[in-house]
Amino acid sequence: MNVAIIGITGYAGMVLFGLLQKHPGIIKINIYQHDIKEAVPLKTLAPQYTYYSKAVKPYDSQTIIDENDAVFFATPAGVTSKLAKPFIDADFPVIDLSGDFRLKDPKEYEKWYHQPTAPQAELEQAYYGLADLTTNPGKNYVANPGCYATSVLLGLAPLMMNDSIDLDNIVIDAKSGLSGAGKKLSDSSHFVQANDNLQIYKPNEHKHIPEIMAMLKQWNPKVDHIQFMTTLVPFNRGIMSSIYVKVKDGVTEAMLKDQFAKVYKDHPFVKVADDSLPTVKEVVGTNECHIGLSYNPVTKYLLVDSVIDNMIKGAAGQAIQNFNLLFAYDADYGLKLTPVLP
Ligand SMILES: NC(=O)C1=CN([C@@H]2O[C@H](COP(=O)(O)OP(=O)(O)OC[C@H]3O[C@@H](n4cnc5c(N)ncnc54)[C@H](OP(=O)(O)O)[C@@H]3O)[C@@H](O)[C@H]2O)C=CC1
Ligand SMILES: CC(=O)N[C@@H](CCC(=O)OP(=O)(O)O)C(=O)O
Repeated sequence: MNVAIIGITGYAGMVLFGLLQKHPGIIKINIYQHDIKEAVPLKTLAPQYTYYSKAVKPYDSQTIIDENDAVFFATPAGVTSKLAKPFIDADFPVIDLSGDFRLKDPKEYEKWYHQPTAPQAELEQAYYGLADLTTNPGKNYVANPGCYATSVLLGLAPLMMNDSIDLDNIVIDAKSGLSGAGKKLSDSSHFVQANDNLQIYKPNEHKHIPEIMAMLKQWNPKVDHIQFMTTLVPFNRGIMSSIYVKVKDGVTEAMLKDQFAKVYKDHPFVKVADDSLPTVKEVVGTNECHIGLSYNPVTKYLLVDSVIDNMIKGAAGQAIQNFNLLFAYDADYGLKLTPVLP
């Protein structure tokens, strides 16, 4: 199978490229770039590819369709909303790592992303691919979930499905390493500002809130809101979502543990710790989500500690998981990974 990557110079694109090279089902990876007029060696686009002789071709949708079986867009929000149409018209498989097709309602997209949406008819062709817990209804356009959203949704799913918490009291304190912000420099990601520091950003207005809400509502339609905060932490990769929920009367710690165990029984990429809380380091470099639980019998609050590698489980790895699902490859093709330790 031949696959295309758009966005190879970006953080998610380069991780995707690395993982796809080890995917047993892939014969050729073709790379296309949006602002070149003729083919150039990959090494001319970014210094990390100095020793690669591979060629990169100019972006052209018809060429991509002709030369490949699927395309991965590792591009910023606002790109696929403009470029998706020819692929959707041709029912050509797309794995879109951006947020452009995650929300079904165009008004919601414009509210949270502050830019024009893709047309509604195109949005309807897309499927929100939370790869561990959802089943593709047969759509060829996969909207890969956001990184924070992935860690939060996997942490909350068993509780929502079992209606075991007070839905008015879901408080999420999510923390991410800097690679989550992509390669573009900003005031908050500047070394001097980010290093030795903690920065809360986008309080109550993070764009992952609506995609989290949409999925939570599918599991439990009674849920109406979450309290969601994001903090920038000075390490490269990793997300820890500390989720605080008030447990309903009559629900015991043993019942909670059992709910998590049952939901993730057949999901090898999601691991629930028996009696410890996971750290970010143990998942960095892998496609895994590790979850730990800590119940306080005095307050009846449960802490769900959910950690992922934002670049793999939160982006490129989950994109490959979705690709494997779409083409019926083994779940771990391209994803047999071990953490980067120490
Ligand atoms: N980083 C992360 O942890 C996660 C990222 N994502 C999503 O994945 C996508 C990529 O993220 P990330 O790699 O961090 O972003 P980067 O900013 O690091 O990279 C973006 C890439 O998109 C390319 N690009 C920019 N504009 C265009 C355009 N108009 N047409 C085609 N390509 C374009 C850039 O190429 P060039 O510089 O050559 O223009 C670059 O290769 C984003 O939508 C992001 O939100 C999702 C989950 C987690
Ligand atoms: C640390 C950091 O800045 N993280 C990014 C989220 C990365 C991600 O998942 O992005 P998309 O939803 O755009 O795909 C942010 O908060 O916007």
